[in-house]
Amino acid sequence: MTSALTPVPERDDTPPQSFSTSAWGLIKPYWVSEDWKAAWGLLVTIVVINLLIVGFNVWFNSWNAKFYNALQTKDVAQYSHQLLLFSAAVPFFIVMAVYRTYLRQMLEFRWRQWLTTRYLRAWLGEAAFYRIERDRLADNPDQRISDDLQSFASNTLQLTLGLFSTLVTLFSFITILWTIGGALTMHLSGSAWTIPGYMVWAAGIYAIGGSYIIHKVGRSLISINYQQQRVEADFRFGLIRVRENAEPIALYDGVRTEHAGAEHIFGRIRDNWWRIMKYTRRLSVVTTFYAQAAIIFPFVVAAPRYFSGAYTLGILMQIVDAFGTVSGSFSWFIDNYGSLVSWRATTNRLREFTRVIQSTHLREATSPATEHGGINLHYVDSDSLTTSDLELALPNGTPLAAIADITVKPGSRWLVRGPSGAGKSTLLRAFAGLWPFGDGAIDVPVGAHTMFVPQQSYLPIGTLKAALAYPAPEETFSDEACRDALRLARLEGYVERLGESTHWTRVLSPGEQQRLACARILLHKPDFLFLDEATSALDPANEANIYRLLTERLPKTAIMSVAHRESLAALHNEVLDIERADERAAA
Ligand SMILES: Nc1ncnc2c1ncn2[C@@H]1O[C@H](COP(=O)(O)OP(=O)(O)OP(=O)(O)O)[C@@H](O)[C@H]1O
Repeated sequence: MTSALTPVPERDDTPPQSFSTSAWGLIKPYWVSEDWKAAWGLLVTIVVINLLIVGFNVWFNSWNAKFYNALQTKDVAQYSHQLLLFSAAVPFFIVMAVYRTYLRQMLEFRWRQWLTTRYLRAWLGEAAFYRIERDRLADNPDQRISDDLQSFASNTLQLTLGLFSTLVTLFSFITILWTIGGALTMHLSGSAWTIPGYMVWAAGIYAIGGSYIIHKVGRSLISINYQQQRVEADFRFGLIRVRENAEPIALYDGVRTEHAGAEHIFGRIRDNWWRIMKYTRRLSVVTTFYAQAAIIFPFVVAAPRYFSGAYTLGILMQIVDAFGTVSGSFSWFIDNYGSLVSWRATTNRLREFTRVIQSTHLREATSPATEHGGINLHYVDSDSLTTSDLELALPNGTPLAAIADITVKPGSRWLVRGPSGAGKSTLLRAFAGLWPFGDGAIDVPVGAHTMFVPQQSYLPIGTLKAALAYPAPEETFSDEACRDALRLARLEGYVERLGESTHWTRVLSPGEQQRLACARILLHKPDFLFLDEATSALDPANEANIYRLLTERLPKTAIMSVAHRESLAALHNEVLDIERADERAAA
């Protein structure tokens, strides 16, 4: 047997493109999308507001000089004038600051919304979500779509806009500090040394030196914080699993094991938390010292010139303000260290996910017929479903089972038999176009309505009518038709509860869920019905009733049942036996 379809690739976590190329690949599409006008419009407005705020800060800096000089010279008229100016400028500043955040949040959400729509389409479209789980191509797609997209849009904007503002601020205030700070002349061993713009150098050395020490002391916290997020997530997931599996755990009396497991994971939370506390204490010593020293440091550096009479009090206050702004700007990198690290991690996760949803393998596997071999599903103008030379294989190419050529005619009833693990469910997946691994062809009548019913049907959380109508919207069927279907499936007790909304998988017994699936079939009236152990939870009388109903009510529907019970043979008129390829070879 040849399996021409490329086997599922091993998971490869090393991205093929450089980080900056693929990060740009994630950023760019939105800015050239159909939303580009709104996106660029908002971005330009935010940039303009940022520039106005920097302008305000520059004005405020020179205001400092005038205000403190007025105080020093006890000039009441000038003092009142400056107060008036300040009061007039403040509302303008408030409006700018409020709208900077408001518009950034608006842009962030638009970007996130655009990304989410795109990723949802790629993930849910053509059943890619199923292939990703089946072949374990990416972990937690839900987290990537809900959390990562949000933090990607938000962090990219905040970091870029923050860096832009910081650079403009730095440039403006370096100029001020350089000009008003002037040069410092020192006399050392008989010769004079002049340092031009010495306050700028002092601010740079102070901020860069401080940032370096903070980075050295605090960098371990980044990985410890990540570890904390992971253990917290494990703990939460463990508790959710207990909640979801409450009944089996209680029946197995597994509560002690679960309790011990939860305590164990919580122990990891506790151990990591102690490490967080230890490192935070160490970091707090340095950051508090840095912040306290920053209050006094510019006064100390400016003191020689102030006492020599080069500065007035106003100029000194202006220098102190400019010094704080320049050293603050120099610390941008260290202040945003955590955000930068988390942005990088998010971007890595997203580019890996993007690579998976764009991979050729996924597209080949999601298209009904491939050009490259594998199982070809064709839609043909016929009323019967046929297979020819069909061979099933595992995703890694290992042969699973060879299927005899069959023709499933309207109204025929096929029983698929074979030992556990032979490939019976896999055959149904191949009919559904979800299993491309193997060889041969399946011809499906074009436009035929097919329905696949597994052992445990999916019941959405919502009204009973929605669960019954799934996957169609609940308005598709009248209440009367739904009530009839429930009565026929022997679910009379639920006839009056159509509008009741609950978690139906928890309310209905497994047998009732299978009867609900039967009622669903009666409503949908498929042309081809595939039942995979769909009546396994029913007693023989109920099982016979379901088959009788299906035959009477849907006489033209072709039924193919996968089942182990011998009694079912009497309810079918054709048999397909499946044998595992390795067992056949061994025999
Ligand atoms: N996504 C997958 N990746 C790898 N192997 C898989 C995957 N899905 C199924 N298999 C393997 O394919 C084989 C056939 O599985 P299948 O579910 O078709 O068996 P089955 O005949 O329906 O068994 P049972 O009667 O026990 O339900 C099994 O060995 C199973 O482990």
